[in-house]
Amino acid sequence: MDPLTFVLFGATGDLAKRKIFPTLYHLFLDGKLPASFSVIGLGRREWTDNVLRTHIKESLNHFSKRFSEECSRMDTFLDAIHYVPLDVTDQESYNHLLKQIQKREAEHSIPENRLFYLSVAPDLIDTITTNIQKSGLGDGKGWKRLIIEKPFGSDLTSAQLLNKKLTSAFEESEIYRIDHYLGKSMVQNLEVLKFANPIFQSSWNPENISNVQITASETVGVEDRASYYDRAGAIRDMFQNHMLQMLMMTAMQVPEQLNASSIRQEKRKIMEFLQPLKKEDFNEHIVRGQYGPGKINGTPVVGYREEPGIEAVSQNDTFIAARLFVHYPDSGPVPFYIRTGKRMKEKSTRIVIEFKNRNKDLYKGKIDQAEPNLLDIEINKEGMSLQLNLKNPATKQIEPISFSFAANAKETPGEYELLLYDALRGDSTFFAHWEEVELSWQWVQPILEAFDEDLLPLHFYPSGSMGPEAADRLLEKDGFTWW
Ligand SMILES: NC(=O)C1=CN([C@@H]2O[C@H](COP(=O)(O)OP(=O)(O)OC[C@H]3O[C@@H](n4cnc5c(N)ncnc54)[C@H](OP(=O)(O)O)[C@@H]3O)[C@@H](O)[C@H]2O)C=CC1
Ligand SMILES: O=C1O[C@H](COP(=O)(O)O)[C@@H](O)[C@H](O)[C@H]1O
Repeated sequence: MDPLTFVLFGATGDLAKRKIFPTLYHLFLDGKLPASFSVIGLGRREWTDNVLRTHIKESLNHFSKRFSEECSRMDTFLDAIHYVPLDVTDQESYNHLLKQIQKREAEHSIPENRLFYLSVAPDLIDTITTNIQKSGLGDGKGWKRLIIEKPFGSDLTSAQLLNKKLTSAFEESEIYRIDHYLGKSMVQNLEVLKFANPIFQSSWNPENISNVQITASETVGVEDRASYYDRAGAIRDMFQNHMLQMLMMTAMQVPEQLNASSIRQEKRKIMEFLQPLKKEDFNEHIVRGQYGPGKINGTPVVGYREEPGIEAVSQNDTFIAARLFVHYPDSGPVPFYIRTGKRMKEKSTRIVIEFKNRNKDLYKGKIDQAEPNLLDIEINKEGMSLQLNLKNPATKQIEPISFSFAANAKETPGEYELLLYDALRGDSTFFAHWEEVELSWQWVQPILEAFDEDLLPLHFYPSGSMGPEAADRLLEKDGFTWW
């Protein structure tokens, strides 16, 4: 891996504390950072190198399972980290920053490879990339890369505008848009599952799949993010990005090669195959919901409108379910049912693939009463099961049996570890390409407008349930139920 400088905007913030520093530390411990590297942390606070290093130690203590006071390598890790106070709106400060970066590069013989991680509010992104460009920070002799966090825009127009600004300072190939669901090991494994197993090569296709269901349910409510969440809703917070990314990964067809450009091309095709919704059909395809009071694991919780910072008349969606059709050009459409929401019964992210049963006539009266073949992929629990039918010799009945696999979660690197390691190596496979992002916003945009215009009813669901009953009816009309 190339030696590099990791320039972290927002080093004093929450994400840096909870995810970025623990991730860098784990990569360091695992020998996944280059032999020479320098980390420059930035924020407005008047911190020094030592204040940042103490802060990092505290954050590792809280957020890293691998933290130990005695770790002899901790000092080597911390020695590579420096702090530069900088207000991102002050163009002059970037000249000072450049000098600091160059000083470390010279001291540690690091070529001018610079990775800029923008862990700041989205409205600062444009200012920062413009200033990186103007100050010459991005004009080194090595490579430059930019990592940005979600949200990427709040609708189609704002996303396009943001992208236009970004691409005036960075090439698309230099931009790494984080969608942390693409860092989940089971999401990354979808490609291997589909294309490296002959059993699925012949069955994971429109001819043999009856429907796909993707559920991301959470037990938490709005937490302390009222001002953001009440404007975003489940549709922007989860659906436009994480849910559609999972759909693309599940639905994509075999890529020409196993590289970023081929895989992203196949993902983009899926967004193009997705049947656009017409406003008059929304009720057949979309359910928006909001949690009311209820119980989570036996504990009473308030409804969304009673949450601190939320208006008593808020129409915001804390749940969304959708019925979508992927129209593969050479075969028929495959229905996808997607739902995500807060304050639901359990924390779970699952992709369930239901296979068609072609031998119903042969097993008339027997197999149609049995469960269908299901491939159930547990994203957060890092496991999966395959449900098949077998005859019980005692009862002579056909009964479902299940083969399951569970990964050793302790051994699986976290999402940020997988993603950051890829970005350090220049592998953008599991980052969202602009075309995917734009097509996702394009698909979602009419729904955003329908929500704004109140064209869709808001269904209330009790906290602790699996969402509004209307979401069940989305599938029932096609003869299916949520698994
Ligand atoms: N926190 C999380 O779990 C997640 C966050 N994200 C995204 O990551 C990004 C960062 O989030 P988070 O860490 O929570 O935000 P915080 O508000 O905790 O941190 C913001 C950071 O930005 C810095 N900052 C703000 N204004 C300026 C300025 N004018 N000049 C220089 N630095 C500035 C702050 O430094 P200082 O205060 O020292 O000025 C601070 O380090 C956001 O885009 C968010 O949506 C995405 C997923 C999860
Ligand atoms: O991006 C987000 O994701 C989390 C859920 O992520 P998970 O990895 O715990 O499944 C969600 O709670 C949050 O609202 C959203 O912004």
